[in-house]
Amino acid sequence: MKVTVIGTGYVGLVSGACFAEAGNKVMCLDLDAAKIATLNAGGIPIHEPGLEPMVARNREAGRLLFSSSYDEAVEHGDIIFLAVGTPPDEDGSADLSHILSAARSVGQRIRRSVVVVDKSTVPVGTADKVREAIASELARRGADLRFHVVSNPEFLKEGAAVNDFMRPDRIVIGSDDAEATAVMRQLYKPFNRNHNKLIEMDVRSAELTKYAANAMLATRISFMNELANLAEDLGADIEAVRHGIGSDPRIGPSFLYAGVGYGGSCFPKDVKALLKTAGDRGRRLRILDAVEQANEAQKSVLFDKISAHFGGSAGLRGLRIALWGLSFKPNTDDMREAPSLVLIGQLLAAGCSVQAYDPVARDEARRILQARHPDAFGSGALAIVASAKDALQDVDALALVTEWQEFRSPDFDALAACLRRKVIFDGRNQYEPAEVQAAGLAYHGIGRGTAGAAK
Ligand SMILES: NC(=O)c1ccc[n+]([C@@H]2O[C@H](COP(=O)([O-])OP(=O)(O)OC[C@H]3O[C@@H](n4cnc5c(N)ncnc54)[C@H](O)[C@@H]3O)[C@@H](O)[C@H]2O)c1
Ligand SMILES: O=c1ccn([C@@H]2O[C@H](COP(=O)(O)OP(=O)(O)O[C@H]3O[C@H](CO)[C@@H](O)[C@H](O)[C@H]3O)[C@@H](O)[C@H]2O)c(=O)[nH]1
Repeated sequence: MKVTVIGTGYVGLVSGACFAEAGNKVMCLDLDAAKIATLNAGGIPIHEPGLEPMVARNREAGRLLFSSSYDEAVEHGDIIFLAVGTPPDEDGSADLSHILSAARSVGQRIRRSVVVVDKSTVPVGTADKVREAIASELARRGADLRFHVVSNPEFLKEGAAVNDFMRPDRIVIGSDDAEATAVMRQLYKPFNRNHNKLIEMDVRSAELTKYAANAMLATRISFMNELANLAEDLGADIEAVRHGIGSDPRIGPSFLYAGVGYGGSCFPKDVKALLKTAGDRGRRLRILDAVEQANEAQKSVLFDKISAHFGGSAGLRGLRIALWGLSFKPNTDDMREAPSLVLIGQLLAAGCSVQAYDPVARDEARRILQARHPDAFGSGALAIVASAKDALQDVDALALVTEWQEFRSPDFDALAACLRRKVIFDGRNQYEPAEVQAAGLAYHGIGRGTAGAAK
């Protein structure tokens, strides 16, 4: 089939590559000419495991094309995916300007019947707006063409995006037209070989399903983070509690990991957008309100532990802290809403200096942090270094923020020799408190009340 994907961010690029891998002829379009130039030159603008060889393979086979010309891209596809960003507006609502602009660009150019697919995460009712945008451009041109707008939300996770797309848990198709549904079924056949992963529903339900999924997952995380904080007060270990409840199939083991709060380009913005959607209808989502508040508070928990350990603001001034992990989660260079940014801001404001390392997000982190803390870079209060070991040179303590594989099993004796003040703050509960303590280091995790009791 001939597929056009508009927007080559995480979702657009992964979708385009995977559709090409399945044998379709795909053209990906982006307004960002530099991104398209990188892709056409064989580069890849994001870090996503497995994506680079897949893009190269399909580009070389002529199945995956990149363009910054709307004329070319709209002419190409019988199915046109809209996968542009829907960032939060100032009031928390999803900013639809990119998707509606893309829809107008399609409406200005289509010359035959097409299926337009909302792949971006968009509030309920957006498919109607996309339909109107296209229809009004057609009317302006005096063109009488049939087209359908389908909602096909994406559930991939960064860092595991290729696998999530190629072997999805489910494929949600929201459509009000049988013909358009049949086209989508055909397109997704190769991704749905052995099991029936297709879930067909009406457009509005599909749009809401995407927000419901992210809101549910964010709720689990905030719930566990709040329980973790309570576990500390009670001398209990949240890791044991997680095992204890996760084995109940009604609860399940996933997304129960306490930490420094959820970040990324999706949960924070989608929780806000759903709250705004409800608020616009005069409805309060009390649980989701609390989920968001708990997450905001959780981003400060590691700083509070560091501060408490060193006896408050006077004790913090002049300390040098090693920070491991900058991206919002492992296996991505995405820094959007990364909890590391909050911790770094707090440490600098308290008069600490920070020496940070991340396996892949260093350039992106430097770009963001240089804009936020230009003086700190200039004065040497903030440095982004080239290795985990370099981060440990001449520091007082270590804070682990993102659980990259390479931080999994450090040599604690070597760490004890490096860290002047002999303490680790583990924001992702990666380490066994007893093992850390056996090396002569103090240990602070999230919700490890028994570790505190043992000290
Ligand atoms: N990142 C994820 O893991 C993920 C997963 C599922 C769903 N989503 C949703 O998918 C959508 C895209 O997310 P993303 O992270 O890929 O976004 P992104 O910000 O990484 O990329 C969006 C791309 O769209 C391009 N763009 C913007 N306006 C355009 C226009 N009018 N025409 C052509 N290109 C345009 C931008 O230049 C950019 O390259 C969002 O709605 C997001 O919520 C994201
Ligand atoms: O038990 C957990 C699981 C995750 N997180 C944090 O939650 C955030 C989001 O993680 P994850 O969901 O793995 O990453 P995303 O790539 O943001 O993916 C989410 O957001 C996407 C965009 O909507 C959806 O498509 C995915 O299904 C959904 O998992 C990260 O900061 C994680 O550290 C925790 O704190 N504890």
